[in-house]
Amino acid sequence: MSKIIVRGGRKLAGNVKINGAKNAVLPIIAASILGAEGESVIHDAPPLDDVLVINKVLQSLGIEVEYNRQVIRVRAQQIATCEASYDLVRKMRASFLVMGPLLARLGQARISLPGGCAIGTRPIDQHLKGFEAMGADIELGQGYIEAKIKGRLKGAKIYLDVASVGATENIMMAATLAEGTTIIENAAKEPEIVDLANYLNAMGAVIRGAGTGVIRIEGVEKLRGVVHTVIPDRIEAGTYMIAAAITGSDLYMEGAIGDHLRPVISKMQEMGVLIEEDENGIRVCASGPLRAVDVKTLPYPGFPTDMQSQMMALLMVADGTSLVTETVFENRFMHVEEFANMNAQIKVDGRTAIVSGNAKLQGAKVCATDLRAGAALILAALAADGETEITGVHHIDRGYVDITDVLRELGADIHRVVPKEVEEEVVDMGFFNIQPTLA
Ligand SMILES: CC(=O)N[C@H]1[C@@H](OP(=O)(O)OP(=O)(O)OC[C@H]2O[C@@H](n3ccc(=O)[nH]c3=O)[C@H](O)[C@@H]2O)O[C@H](CO)[C@@H](O)[C@@H]1O
Ligand SMILES: C=C(OP(=O)(O)O)C(=O)O
Repeated sequence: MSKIIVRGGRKLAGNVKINGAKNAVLPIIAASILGAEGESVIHDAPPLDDVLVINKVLQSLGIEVEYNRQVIRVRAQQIATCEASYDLVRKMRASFLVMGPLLARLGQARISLPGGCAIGTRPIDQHLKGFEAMGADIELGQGYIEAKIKGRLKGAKIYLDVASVGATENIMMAATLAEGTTIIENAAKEPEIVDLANYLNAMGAVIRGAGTGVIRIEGVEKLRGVVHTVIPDRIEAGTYMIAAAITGSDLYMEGAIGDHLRPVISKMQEMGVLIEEDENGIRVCASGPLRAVDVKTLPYPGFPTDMQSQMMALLMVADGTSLVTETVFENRFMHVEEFANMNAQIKVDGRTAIVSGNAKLQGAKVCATDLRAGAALILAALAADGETEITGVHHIDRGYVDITDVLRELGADIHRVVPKEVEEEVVDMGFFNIQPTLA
Protein backbone atom coordinates (compact mmCIF):
# COMPACT_ATOMS: atom_id res chain seq x y z
CA MET A 1 0.00 0.00 0.00
CA SER A 2 1.50 3.33 -1.09
CA LYS A 3 1.81 6.11 1.48
CA ILE A 4 2.70 9.77 1.51
CA ILE A 5 4.85 10.93 4.43
CA VAL A 6 4.90 14.61 5.35
CA ARG A 7 6.88 16.37 8.09
CA GLY A 8 5.22 19.73 8.60
CA GLY A 9 6.55 23.18 9.40
CA ARG A 10 8.57 24.03 6.28
CA LYS A 11 8.08 27.22 4.25
CA LEU A 12 7.56 26.87 0.51
CA ALA A 13 8.77 29.09 -2.30
CA GLY A 14 8.78 29.08 -6.08
CA ASN A 15 6.66 28.50 -9.20
CA VAL A 16 4.07 25.79 -9.73
CA LYS A 17 3.30 25.06 -13.38
CA ILE A 18 -0.42 24.29 -13.51
CA ASN A 19 -1.43 21.26 -15.60
CA GLY A 20 -4.35 20.93 -17.99
CA ALA A 21 -7.65 20.45 -16.16
CA LYS A 22 -8.69 16.88 -15.35
CA ASN A 23 -12.37 17.83 -15.46
CA ALA A 24 -11.96 19.46 -18.86
CA VAL A 25 -9.82 16.82 -20.54
CA LEU A 26 -12.07 13.88 -19.55
CA PRO A 27 -15.22 15.14 -21.36
CA ILE A 28 -13.06 16.33 -24.27
CA ILE A 29 -11.59 12.83 -24.71
CA ALA A 30 -15.15 11.43 -24.58
CA ALA A 31 -16.21 14.03 -27.18
CA SER A 32 -13.43 12.95 -29.51
CA ILE A 33 -15.61 9.87 -30.20
CA LEU A 34 -17.81 12.21 -32.24
CA GLY A 35 -15.07 12.84 -34.83
CA ALA A 36 -16.03 10.60 -37.76
CA GLU A 37 -13.25 12.09 -39.87
CA GLY A 38 -9.67 13.16 -39.20
CA GLU A 39 -7.72 13.06 -35.96
CA SER A 40 -8.15 14.95 -32.68
CA VAL A 41 -4.91 16.14 -31.09
CA ILE A 42 -5.48 17.16 -27.49
CA HIS A 43 -2.65 19.16 -25.91
CA ASP A 44 -1.97 19.66 -22.18
CA ALA A 45 -3.63 16.39 -21.25
CA PRO A 46 -2.36 15.84 -17.68
CA PRO A 47 -0.72 12.46 -16.94
CA LEU A 48 -3.27 11.33 -14.37
CA ASP A 49 -4.76 7.93 -13.60
CA ASP A 50 -8.21 9.19 -14.68
CA VAL A 51 -6.87 10.17 -18.10
CA LEU A 52 -5.34 6.72 -18.55
CA VAL A 53 -8.65 5.11 -17.61
CA ILE A 54 -10.75 7.10 -20.09
CA ASN A 55 -8.18 6.44 -22.81
CA LYS A 56 -8.60 2.74 -22.06
CA VAL A 57 -12.39 3.10 -22.25
CA LEU A 58 -12.02 4.53 -25.78
CA GLN A 59 -9.54 1.81 -26.75
CA SER A 60 -11.97 -0.83 -25.46
CA LEU A 61 -14.51 0.61 -27.94
CA GLY A 62 -12.04 -0.04 -30.75
CA ILE A 63 -11.01 3.61 -31.11
CA GLU A 64 -7.34 4.44 -31.80
CA VAL A 65 -5.80 6.44 -28.94
CA GLU A 66 -2.15 7.41 -28.48
CA TYR A 67 -0.86 9.26 -25.42
CA ASN A 68 2.60 10.71 -25.34
CA ARG A 69 4.06 13.71 -23.49
CA GLN A 70 0.74 15.22 -22.51
CA VAL A 71 -0.61 14.97 -26.07
CA ILE A 72 -3.47 12.61 -26.88
CA ARG A 73 -4.25 11.65 -30.46
CA VAL A 74 -7.64 10.10 -31.15
CA ARG A 75 -8.82 8.58 -34.42
CA ALA A 76 -12.46 7.58 -34.11
CA GLN A 77 -13.40 6.77 -37.71
CA GLN A 78 -14.03 3.15 -36.70
CA ILE A 79 -15.91 2.22 -33.53
CA ALA A 80 -16.01 -1.53 -32.92
CA THR A 81 -18.57 -1.74 -30.10
CA CYS A 82 -21.08 0.44 -28.25
CA GLU A 83 -20.42 -1.24 -24.89
CA ALA A 84 -18.20 0.19 -22.13
CA SER A 85 -17.39 -2.45 -19.56
CA TYR A 86 -17.85 -2.48 -15.80
CA ASP A 87 -14.11 -2.99 -15.18
CA LEU A 88 -13.25 0.42 -16.60
CA VAL A 89 -16.37 2.48 -15.94
CA ARG A 90 -16.49 1.52 -12.23
CA LYS A 91 -13.08 3.17 -11.72
CA MET A 92 -14.24 6.62 -12.68
CA ARG A 93 -17.53 8.44 -12.93
CA ALA A 94 -16.48 10.52 -15.94
CA SER A 95 -16.35 7.39 -18.12
CA PHE A 96 -20.16 7.63 -18.28
CA LEU A 97 -19.58 10.65 -20.53
CA VAL A 98 -19.03 8.28 -23.46
CA MET A 99 -22.80 7.58 -23.43
CA GLY A 100 -23.86 10.78 -25.25
CA PRO A 101 -21.20 10.56 -28.00
CA LEU A 102 -21.82 6.82 -28.60
CA LEU A 103 -25.56 7.33 -28.82
CA ALA A 104 -25.04 10.17 -31.31
CA ARG A 105 -22.53 8.25 -33.43
CA LEU A 106 -23.97 4.70 -33.31
CA GLY A 107 -27.57 5.16 -32.17
CA GLN A 108 -26.85 2.77 -29.32
CA ALA A 109 -24.77 2.59 -26.13
CA ARG A 110 -24.46 0.10 -23.27
CA ILE A 111 -22.52 1.51 -20.35
CA SER A 112 -21.91 0.12 -16.88
CA LEU A 113 -23.22 2.26 -14.01
CA PRO A 114 -20.38 4.64 -13.14
CA GLY A 115 -18.10 4.51 -10.07
CA GLY A 116 -15.86 7.31 -8.74
CA CYS A 117 -15.39 9.14 -5.44
CA ALA A 118 -17.96 8.19 -2.79
CA ILE A 119 -18.93 11.78 -2.01
CA GLY A 120 -22.65 11.25 -2.51
CA THR A 121 -25.15 9.01 -4.25
CA ARG A 122 -24.48 10.80 -7.54
CA PRO A 123 -27.47 9.71 -9.62
CA ILE A 124 -27.45 10.03 -13.42
CA ASP A 125 -31.18 10.68 -13.84
CA GLN A 126 -30.61 14.07 -15.49
CA HIS A 127 -28.32 12.56 -18.15
CA LEU A 128 -30.98 9.93 -18.91
CA LYS A 129 -33.83 12.44 -18.86
CA GLY A 130 -31.96 14.40 -21.54
CA PHE A 131 -31.37 11.34 -23.75
CA GLU A 132 -35.00 10.27 -23.38
CA ALA A 133 -36.21 13.74 -24.36
CA MET A 134 -34.11 13.35 -27.50
CA GLY A 135 -35.91 10.13 -28.35
CA ALA A 136 -33.73 7.41 -26.80
CA ASP A 137 -35.20 4.31 -25.14
CA ILE A 138 -33.39 3.61 -21.89
CA GLU A 139 -33.19 0.28 -20.11
CA LEU A 140 -31.45 -0.60 -16.89
CA GLY A 141 -30.33 -4.09 -15.94
CA GLN A 142 -27.42 -6.14 -14.58
CA GLY A 143 -25.54 -2.98 -13.61
CA TYR A 144 -25.68 -1.60 -17.15
CA ILE A 145 -27.64 1.20 -18.80
CA GLU A 146 -28.62 0.60 -22.37
CA ALA A 147 -29.81 3.43 -24.60
CA LYS A 148 -31.11 2.96 -28.12
CA ILE A 149 -32.50 5.22 -30.76
CA LYS A 150 -34.23 4.45 -34.05
CA GLY A 151 -32.61 6.67 -36.66
CA ARG A 152 -31.16 9.93 -35.38
CA LEU A 153 -31.48 11.70 -32.00
CA LYS A 154 -34.02 14.54 -32.14
CA GLY A 155 -33.35 18.04 -30.81
CA ALA A 156 -35.37 18.84 -27.65
CA LYS A 157 -35.84 21.40 -24.91
CA ILE A 158 -34.38 19.96 -21.71
CA TYR A 159 -34.67 21.61 -18.30
CA LEU A 160 -32.18 20.16 -15.81
CA ASP A 161 -33.56 19.81 -12.27
CA VAL A 162 -30.02 20.39 -10.98
CA ALA A 163 -27.33 22.27 -12.89
CA SER A 164 -25.31 19.07 -13.32
CA VAL A 165 -21.89 19.41 -14.96
CA GLY A 166 -21.87 15.84 -16.29
CA ALA A 167 -25.47 15.92 -17.56
CA THR A 168 -24.89 19.24 -19.33
CA GLU A 169 -21.77 17.78 -21.00
CA ASN A 170 -23.34 14.45 -21.96
CA ILE A 171 -26.49 16.05 -23.42
CA MET A 172 -24.49 18.77 -25.20
CA MET A 173 -22.29 16.12 -26.87
CA ALA A 174 -25.27 14.00 -27.94
CA ALA A 175 -27.10 17.06 -29.29
CA THR A 176 -24.27 18.05 -31.65
CA LEU A 177 -25.35 15.31 -34.11
CA ALA A 178 -29.10 15.42 -33.40
CA GLU A 179 -31.69 16.44 -35.93
CA GLY A 180 -32.79 20.00 -35.13
CA THR A 181 -32.16 22.27 -32.15
CA THR A 182 -31.56 21.28 -28.54
CA ILE A 183 -31.90 23.79 -25.72
CA ILE A 184 -30.49 22.92 -22.29
CA GLU A 185 -32.02 25.07 -19.55
CA ASN A 186 -30.54 25.37 -16.07
CA ALA A 187 -27.29 24.19 -17.65
CA ALA A 188 -24.08 24.08 -15.60
CA LYS A 189 -21.79 27.08 -16.25
CA GLU A 190 -18.38 25.69 -15.25
CA PRO A 191 -15.30 26.73 -17.31
CA GLU A 192 -14.90 23.06 -18.27
CA ILE A 193 -18.29 23.24 -20.07
CA VAL A 194 -17.03 26.21 -22.07
CA ASP A 195 -13.80 24.37 -22.95
CA LEU A 196 -15.80 21.36 -24.15
CA ALA A 197 -18.10 23.59 -26.23
CA ASN A 198 -15.07 25.31 -27.79
CA TYR A 199 -13.61 21.93 -28.74
CA LEU A 200 -16.94 20.73 -30.19
CA ASN A 201 -17.46 23.96 -32.14
CA ALA A 202 -13.97 23.60 -33.62
CA MET A 203 -15.02 20.07 -34.70
CA GLY A 204 -17.93 21.60 -36.62
CA ALA A 205 -20.66 21.69 -33.96
CA VAL A 206 -22.91 24.73 -33.54
CA ILE A 207 -23.21 25.49 -29.83
CA ARG A 208 -24.10 28.88 -28.36
CA GLY A 209 -24.44 30.00 -24.75
CA ALA A 210 -21.96 27.62 -23.06
CA GLY A 211 -21.00 29.26 -19.74
CA THR A 212 -24.54 30.60 -19.27
CA GLY A 213 -27.62 28.84 -17.91
CA VAL A 214 -29.11 28.28 -21.38
CA ILE A 215 -27.16 26.38 -24.04
CA ARG A 216 -28.49 26.10 -27.59
CA ILE A 217 -27.16 23.39 -29.92
CA GLU A 218 -28.05 23.18 -33.62
CA GLY A 219 -27.44 19.60 -34.73
CA VAL A 220 -25.10 18.96 -37.68
CA GLU A 221 -24.51 15.89 -39.87
CA LYS A 222 -20.87 15.20 -39.07
CA LEU A 223 -17.95 16.27 -36.85
CA ARG A 224 -14.21 15.91 -37.53
CA GLY A 225 -11.17 15.64 -35.28
CA VAL A 226 -9.29 18.89 -34.49
CA VAL A 227 -6.37 20.23 -32.46
CA HIS A 228 -7.28 21.57 -29.01
CA THR A 229 -5.43 22.74 -25.89
CA VAL A 230 -7.09 22.03 -22.55
CA ILE A 231 -7.65 24.89 -20.04
CA PRO A 232 -5.52 24.98 -16.86
CA ASP A 233 -6.78 23.07 -13.85
CA ARG A 234 -8.45 25.58 -11.51
CA ILE A 235 -8.70 23.02 -8.70
CA GLU A 236 -5.03 22.07 -8.89
CA ALA A 237 -4.17 25.79 -8.87
CA GLY A 238 -6.52 26.43 -5.92
CA THR A 239 -4.97 23.55 -3.98
CA TYR A 240 -1.44 24.99 -4.36
CA MET A 241 -2.78 28.45 -3.47
CA ILE A 242 -3.93 26.99 -0.15
CA ALA A 243 -0.53 25.27 0.25
CA ALA A 244 1.04 28.74 0.11
CA ALA A 245 -1.45 30.21 2.58
CA ILE A 246 -1.35 27.37 5.12
CA THR A 247 2.46 27.42 5.30
CA GLY A 248 2.75 31.25 5.33
CA SER A 249 4.64 31.13 2.03
CA ASP A 250 4.96 32.85 -1.32
CA LEU A 251 4.07 30.76 -4.42
CA TYR A 252 3.34 31.62 -8.05
CA MET A 253 0.77 29.45 -9.86
CA GLU A 254 1.95 29.69 -13.45
CA GLY A 255 -0.84 29.40 -16.01
CA ALA A 256 -3.69 29.69 -13.48
CA ILE A 257 -6.65 31.81 -14.65
CA GLY A 258 -7.92 34.21 -11.98
CA ASP A 259 -11.40 34.45 -13.49
CA HIS A 260 -11.89 30.70 -13.02
CA LEU A 261 -10.92 31.00 -9.35
CA ARG A 262 -12.84 34.14 -8.35
CA PRO A 263 -14.68 32.67 -5.31
CA VAL A 264 -11.52 31.01 -3.99
CA ILE A 265 -9.46 34.17 -4.46
CA SER A 266 -12.03 36.39 -2.80
CA LYS A 267 -12.46 34.09 0.22
CA MET A 268 -8.69 33.87 0.69
CA GLN A 269 -8.42 37.66 0.43
CA GLU A 270 -11.16 38.02 3.07
CA MET A 271 -8.98 35.83 5.28
CA GLY A 272 -6.05 38.25 4.87
CA VAL A 273 -4.01 36.43 2.21
CA LEU A 274 -2.26 38.64 -0.35
CA ILE A 275 -3.11 37.58 -3.90
CA GLU A 276 -1.83 39.16 -7.10
CA GLU A 277 -2.98 38.23 -10.59
CA ASP A 278 -1.25 38.89 -13.88
CA GLU A 279 -1.78 37.56 -17.37
CA ASN A 280 0.47 34.52 -16.74
CA GLY A 281 -0.75 33.36 -13.38
CA ILE A 282 -1.54 34.02 -9.73
CA ARG A 283 0.82 34.82 -6.85
CA VAL A 284 -0.19 33.98 -3.30
CA CYS A 285 1.72 35.45 -0.38
CA ALA A 286 0.74 34.80 3.21
CA SER A 287 2.56 35.94 6.31
CA GLY A 288 0.29 37.38 9.01
CA PRO A 289 -2.57 35.74 10.91
CA LEU A 290 -5.57 34.50 8.93
CA ARG A 291 -9.17 35.47 9.69
CA ALA A 292 -12.05 32.96 9.88
CA VAL A 293 -14.62 33.18 7.05
CA ASP A 294 -17.81 31.31 6.17
CA VAL A 295 -17.88 29.27 2.95
CA LYS A 296 -20.81 27.72 1.10
CA THR A 297 -20.23 25.49 -1.94
CA LEU A 298 -22.40 26.14 -4.99
CA PRO A 299 -22.35 25.40 -8.71
CA TYR A 300 -20.09 27.75 -10.70
CA PRO A 301 -19.59 30.69 -10.31
CA GLY A 302 -20.09 29.83 -6.62
CA PHE A 303 -17.40 28.37 -4.37
CA PRO A 304 -16.38 24.99 -5.88
CA THR A 305 -17.19 21.85 -3.94
CA ASP A 306 -13.87 20.46 -5.24
CA MET A 307 -12.07 23.10 -3.09
CA GLN A 308 -14.18 22.63 0.06
CA SER A 309 -11.89 20.22 1.93
CA GLN A 310 -8.73 22.19 1.07
CA MET A 311 -10.38 25.41 2.26
CA MET A 312 -11.43 23.67 5.47
CA ALA A 313 -7.79 22.75 6.10
CA LEU A 314 -6.90 26.45 5.88
CA LEU A 315 -9.80 27.52 8.12
CA MET A 316 -8.58 25.09 10.82
CA VAL A 317 -5.54 27.33 11.38
CA ALA A 318 -7.34 30.71 11.03
CA ASP A 319 -8.34 32.96 13.97
CA GLY A 320 -11.95 32.31 15.00
CA THR A 321 -14.78 29.99 14.04
CA SER A 322 -15.83 29.38 10.43
CA LEU A 323 -18.90 27.69 8.97
CA VAL A 324 -18.41 25.50 5.90
CA THR A 325 -21.66 24.50 4.18
CA GLU A 326 -21.62 21.83 1.47
CA THR A 327 -24.67 22.13 -0.81
CA VAL A 328 -23.51 20.19 -3.89
CA PHE A 329 -22.78 16.69 -2.54
CA GLU A 330 -24.48 15.14 0.49
CA ASN A 331 -21.49 13.14 1.77
CA ARG A 332 -18.46 15.35 1.28
CA PHE A 333 -17.26 15.76 4.87
CA MET A 334 -15.36 12.47 5.20
CA HIS A 335 -12.12 14.40 5.70
CA VAL A 336 -13.48 15.86 8.99
CA GLU A 337 -12.83 12.64 10.88
CA GLU A 338 -9.28 12.47 9.49
CA PHE A 339 -8.65 16.13 10.38
CA ALA A 340 -9.84 15.31 13.93
CA ASN A 341 -7.03 12.73 14.15
CA MET A 342 -4.67 15.65 13.51
CA ASN A 343 -6.14 17.58 16.45
CA ALA A 344 -8.58 19.78 14.52
CA GLN A 345 -11.80 20.84 16.28
CA ILE A 346 -14.71 20.48 13.85
CA LYS A 347 -18.37 19.65 14.49
CA VAL A 348 -20.66 18.60 11.69
CA ASP A 349 -24.30 19.63 11.87
CA GLY A 350 -26.12 18.33 8.79
CA ARG A 351 -24.62 20.01 5.74
CA THR A 352 -22.56 22.49 7.79
CA ALA A 353 -19.21 21.97 9.48
CA ILE A 354 -18.38 24.29 12.36
CA VAL A 355 -14.62 24.74 12.24
CA SER A 356 -12.91 26.10 15.36
CA GLY A 357 -9.76 27.89 14.32
CA ASN A 358 -6.26 28.17 15.80
CA ALA A 359 -5.84 24.39 15.80
CA LYS A 360 -2.42 23.15 16.88
CA LEU A 361 -2.27 20.51 14.18
CA GLN A 362 -0.34 17.33 15.01
CA GLY A 363 1.02 14.78 12.56
CA ALA A 364 -0.97 11.51 12.56
CA LYS A 365 -1.81 8.41 10.52
CA VAL A 366 -4.71 9.39 8.27
CA CYS A 367 -6.48 8.07 5.19
CA ALA A 368 -7.49 9.87 2.00
CA THR A 369 -11.15 8.93 1.61
CA ASP A 370 -11.52 10.68 -1.76
CA LEU A 371 -9.47 12.77 -4.16
CA ARG A 372 -9.86 16.26 -2.67
CA ALA A 373 -9.98 14.93 0.90
CA GLY A 374 -6.53 13.45 0.19
CA ALA A 375 -5.23 16.78 -1.10
CA ALA A 376 -6.60 18.52 2.00
CA LEU A 377 -4.80 16.04 4.28
CA ILE A 378 -1.50 16.85 2.54
CA LEU A 379 -2.20 20.56 3.09
CA ALA A 380 -3.00 20.08 6.78
CA ALA A 381 0.12 17.92 7.15
CA LEU A 382 2.29 20.73 5.72
CA ALA A 383 1.17 22.91 8.64
CA ALA A 384 1.21 20.22 11.34
CA ASP A 385 3.82 19.48 13.99
CA GLY A 386 5.59 16.18 13.38
CA GLU A 387 5.01 13.44 10.86
CA THR A 388 1.79 12.61 8.98
CA GLU A 389 1.35 9.34 7.13
CA ILE A 390 -1.36 9.40 4.47
CA THR A 391 -2.79 6.23 2.95
CA GLY A 392 -5.46 5.94 0.22
CA VAL A 393 -3.00 7.62 -2.13
CA HIS A 394 -4.66 6.16 -5.25
CA HIS A 395 -7.44 8.71 -4.77
CA ILE A 396 -4.91 11.56 -4.93
CA ASP A 397 -3.34 10.12 -8.11
CA ARG A 398 -6.67 10.54 -9.88
CA GLY A 399 -6.32 14.31 -9.85
CA TYR A 400 -2.81 15.60 -9.04
CA VAL A 401 0.27 15.21 -11.22
CA ASP A 402 3.33 14.32 -9.11
CA ILE A 403 2.06 16.25 -6.08
CA THR A 404 4.77 14.97 -3.73
CA ASP A 405 7.58 15.89 -6.14
CA VAL A 406 6.10 19.31 -6.83
CA LEU A 407 5.77 20.14 -3.11
CA ARG A 408 9.25 18.76 -2.33
CA GLU A 409 10.76 20.97 -5.02
CA LEU A 410 9.00 23.94 -3.43
CA GLY A 411 10.66 23.10 -0.09
CA ALA A 412 8.26 20.71 1.66
CA ASP A 413 9.49 17.68 3.57
CA ILE A 414 7.34 15.13 1.76
CA HIS A 415 7.91 11.83 0.03
CA ARG A 416 6.04 8.86 -1.23
CA VAL A 417 6.64 5.28 -0.19
CA VAL A 418 5.64 2.59 -2.68
CA PRO A 419 6.02 -1.06 -1.73
CA LYS A 420 8.08 -2.98 -4.28
CA GLU A 421 5.16 -5.11 -5.56
CA VAL A 422 2.95 -2.03 -6.11
CA GLU A 423 5.72 -0.27 -7.99
CA GLU A 424 6.00 -3.22 -10.38
CA GLU A 425 2.22 -3.26 -10.88
CA VAL A 426 2.19 0.50 -11.53
CA VAL A 427 4.90 0.24 -14.17
CA ASP A 428 3.01 -2.66 -15.78
CA MET A 429 -0.15 -0.59 -16.04
CA GLY A 430 1.74 2.33 -17.55
CA PHE A 431 0.87 4.66 -14.64
CA PHE A 432 3.83 6.93 -15.17
CA ASN A 433 2.95 9.85 -12.92
CA ILE A 434 4.48 8.23 -9.86
CA GLN A 435 8.05 8.83 -8.72
CA PRO A 436 8.31 6.24 -5.97
CA THR A 437 10.60 5.96 -2.99
CA LEU A 438 10.94 2.24 -2.40
CA ALA A 439 10.10 0.92 1.05
C1 LIG B 1 -15.29 14.71 -13.93
C2 LIG B 1 -15.92 15.94 -13.40
O1 LIG B 1 -16.06 16.92 -14.10
N1 LIG B 1 -16.27 15.91 -12.12
C3 LIG B 1 -16.86 17.09 -11.51
C4 LIG B 1 -18.32 17.14 -11.85
O2 LIG B 1 -18.90 15.94 -11.38
P1 LIG B 1 -20.38 15.54 -11.83
O3 LIG B 1 -20.58 15.94 -13.24
O4 LIG B 1 -20.57 14.13 -11.47
O5 LIG B 1 -21.23 16.46 -10.87
P2 LIG B 1 -22.67 17.03 -11.12
O6 LIG B 1 -22.58 18.48 -11.41
O7 LIG B 1 -23.38 16.16 -12.08
O8 LIG B 1 -23.33 16.84 -9.68
C5 LIG B 1 -23.85 17.92 -8.93
C6 LIG B 1 -25.03 17.45 -8.12
O9 LIG B 1 -26.07 17.04 -8.98
C7 LIG B 1 -26.55 15.77 -8.63
N2 LIG B 1 -26.97 15.08 -9.87
C8 LIG B 1 -26.12 14.99 -10.93
C9 LIG B 1 -26.49 14.35 -12.08
C10 LIG B 1 -27.79 13.79 -12.16
O10 LIG B 1 -28.20 13.19 -13.16
N3 LIG B 1 -28.61 13.90 -11.08
C11 LIG B 1 -28.24 14.54 -9.93
O11 LIG B 1 -29.02 14.62 -8.98
C12 LIG B 1 -25.34 15.10 -7.98
O12 LIG B 1 -25.72 14.04 -7.16
C13 LIG B 1 -24.73 16.25 -7.22
O13 LIG B 1 -25.39 16.39 -5.99
O14 LIG B 1 -18.91 18.27 -11.21
C14 LIG B 1 -18.84 18.23 -9.78
C15 LIG B 1 -19.58 19.46 -9.24
O15 LIG B 1 -18.91 20.61 -9.57
C16 LIG B 1 -17.39 18.18 -9.34
O16 LIG B 1 -17.33 18.00 -7.94
C17 LIG B 1 -16.64 17.04 -10.01
O17 LIG B 1 -15.26 17.15 -9.77
C1 LIG C 1 -15.10 14.62 -7.45
C2 LIG C 1 -14.15 14.75 -8.35
O1 LIG C 1 -14.02 13.99 -9.47
P1 LIG C 1 -15.05 12.90 -10.06
O2 LIG C 1 -16.29 13.63 -10.47
O3 LIG C 1 -14.33 12.37 -11.25
O4 LIG C 1 -15.29 11.89 -8.98
C3 LIG C 1 -13.11 15.81 -8.22
O5 LIG C 1 -12.41 16.08 -9.22
O6 LIG C 1 -12.97 16.37 -7.13
